[in-house]
Amino acid sequence: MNSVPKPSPDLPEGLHPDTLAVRVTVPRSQYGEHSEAMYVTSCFVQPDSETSARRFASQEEGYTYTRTGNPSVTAFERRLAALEGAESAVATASGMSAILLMGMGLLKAGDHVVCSQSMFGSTIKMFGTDFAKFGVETSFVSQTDAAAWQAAVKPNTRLLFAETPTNPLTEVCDIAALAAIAHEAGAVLAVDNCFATPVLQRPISLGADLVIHSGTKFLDGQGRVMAGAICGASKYVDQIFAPLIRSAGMVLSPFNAWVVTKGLETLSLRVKAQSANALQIARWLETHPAIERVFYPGLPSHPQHALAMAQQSGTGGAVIAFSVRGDSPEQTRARAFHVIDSARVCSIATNLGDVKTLISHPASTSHGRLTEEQRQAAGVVQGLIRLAVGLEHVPDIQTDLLRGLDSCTSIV
Ligand SMILES: N[C@@H](CCOC(=O)CCC(=O)O)C(=O)O
Repeated sequence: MNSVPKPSPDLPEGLHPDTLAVRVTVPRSQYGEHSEAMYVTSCFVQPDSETSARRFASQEEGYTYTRTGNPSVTAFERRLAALEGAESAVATASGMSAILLMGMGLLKAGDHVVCSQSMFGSTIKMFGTDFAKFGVETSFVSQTDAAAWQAAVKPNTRLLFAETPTNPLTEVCDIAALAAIAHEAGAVLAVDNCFATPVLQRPISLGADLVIHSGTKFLDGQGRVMAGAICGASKYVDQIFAPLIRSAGMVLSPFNAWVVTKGLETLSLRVKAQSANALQIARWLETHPAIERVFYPGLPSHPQHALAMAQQSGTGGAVIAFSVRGDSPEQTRARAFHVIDSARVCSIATNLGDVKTLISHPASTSHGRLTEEQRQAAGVVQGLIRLAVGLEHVPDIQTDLLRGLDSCTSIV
């Protein structure tokens, strides 16, 4: 952010991301605390009025007011930027507020956006409805068809936006191919890296300009706080988004920033372990007769398996979607509800990236606000279940799922 110091860490160049995840921070206070301090304060006492005036005018480094910057928030921004290989990051109150900030900063009436038709429901709604109110037009295309992205580009296209893998179907797009399309059109490519995290995938290294995060998911990892961020080049983050959030105000609270900063320290361990659990569970789900289809990039049956393996460090991530068999939307919905409601270990909760396994029904939760037509386009059918795999012992999760799977076909 423009009014806060950019602390230069005493760290050598060339450190591994696992080292950056625990070592990138802000300078210690005068007390020399080892763990990051939590600066729970709304404003900062100034040494004198002249200094205060210079700091408020961004002519001098120094914290003034938490909406314009806070050391706990800076620690999170610096650490996440390091992990994403970005020049800079700006933290926001949630993932959705990161997307809102990006749209406010990049788009104006008359601009055009291309994005996938199969993403988180509120993201589809924001592009299709909320930004449309301000005169921004969005074309929704097939996530996996680069030619469709190319064909949708217009002279006024300013932004290509993709989740990869998508929520909940785990569809994968080719980040490098979309970056080439965006840059040829003079547009920006933003990638929501929520499902993969920088542990598995670094979109900027593949040509993306911006990376969007919901820190509420894997970055926190223990279901405690809401958080979000935009990572990218300083010309976007420091020159556009940081001054804008100073006015717009959807900043991350210092407490939430501190929690998610500490979450980043275990991100690599958690994501790798949860992904390994997910692969085992996905393979096993494919063998169950009540299941119609399993969507998981780590399975050879996934249509973009090869791309996912190349783009996501050889792993499928920790989120699986699967659909139950049935003859009608009503029947498959009832069967999906039965599987979900039979769980006694998995939590019926709409979130992901938690160390506790979460089970949800996307059509009525994360994608519940979409129109039926939008839901169909997103592939979110009534029989679909999302499993965000945690750190439990895998056989316990399998037993939990079997409670409902073995009996769901008796629902007619
Ligand atoms: N992206 C998350 C967030 C889930 O939150 C919701 O679905 C809230 C409902 C809404 O935004 O309208 C996930 O997919 O779990």
